[in-house]
Amino acid sequence: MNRQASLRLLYGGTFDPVHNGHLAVARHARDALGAQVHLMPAADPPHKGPTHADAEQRAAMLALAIGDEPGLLVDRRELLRDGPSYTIDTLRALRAELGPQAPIALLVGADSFLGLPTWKSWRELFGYAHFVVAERPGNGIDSALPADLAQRLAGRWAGAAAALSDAPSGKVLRLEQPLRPESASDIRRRIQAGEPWRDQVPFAVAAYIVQNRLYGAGTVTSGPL
Ligand SMILES: Nc1ncnc2c1ncn2[C@@H]1O[C@H](COP(=O)(O)OP(=O)(O)OP(=O)(O)O)[C@@H](O)[C@H]1O
Ligand SMILES: O=C(O)c1ccc[n+]([C@@H]2O[C@H](COP(=O)([O-])O)[C@@H](O)[C@H]2O)c1
Repeated sequence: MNRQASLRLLYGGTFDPVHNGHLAVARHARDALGAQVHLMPAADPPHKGPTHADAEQRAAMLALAIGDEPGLLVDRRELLRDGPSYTIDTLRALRAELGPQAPIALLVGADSFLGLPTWKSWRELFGYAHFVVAERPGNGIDSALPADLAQRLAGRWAGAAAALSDAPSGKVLRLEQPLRPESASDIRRRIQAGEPWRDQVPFAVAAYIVQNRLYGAGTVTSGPL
């Protein structure tokens, strides 16, 4: 049996909008772990204010970004419930669905991971899923680990991707992919400022942003369409 194929790998985010950095990380994780990546837009991201595009628009951009690319999927489960999209609630529901033995992993960028102690019931998350942490410019995992997180991580580092399929949860794998500079907030700022931005998102996503006049696109300052 190919045990790695059974790993459920979730990549949650606000995706406001999805950008080429997200896709590069998702592809790298897919290839490194031999698992499908379920990109999961947060309906109401707990640590962000109101989103700029609504949840359906962010999910639509994700679907356009992925197209029919093998190994990448959109998971709409957080759009189906009200209230803040707490990860612990998502994982509890997924664990109930998949059973106690199924390996589950969360893919997060290093900035998200360093903020883990601010997440709801964060210590419990390790009982529900593994973490796969993607390096991100300016967010050194080693240098910036908060003390309570460092303590929680003792004995959890996985040396290889295969370790994630040997247990249902609790390991942390560092994904060493080429660093990607894109950020959604910078893309929104660029659109507002009339600076170049289209090469940072897939073509179909750029077209959707312009057609729907998201983030101020199509206004005088956002540059020619
Ligand atoms: N360039 C990147 N490299 C590595 N991880 C990233 C990158 N961009 C986003 N991520 C990770 O993807 C997840 C979802 O990110 P999100 O949708 O919030 O976009 P973002 O670009 O981080 O947005 P913002 O600019 O508002 O912080 C987070 O875990 C984040 O750390
Ligand atoms: O559960 C929480 O308390 C929590 C706090 C912050 C972020 N998250 C999740 O982390 C993922 C990335 O979040 P963000 O804000 O960087 O887009 C997304 O799936 C969020 O729902 C979850």
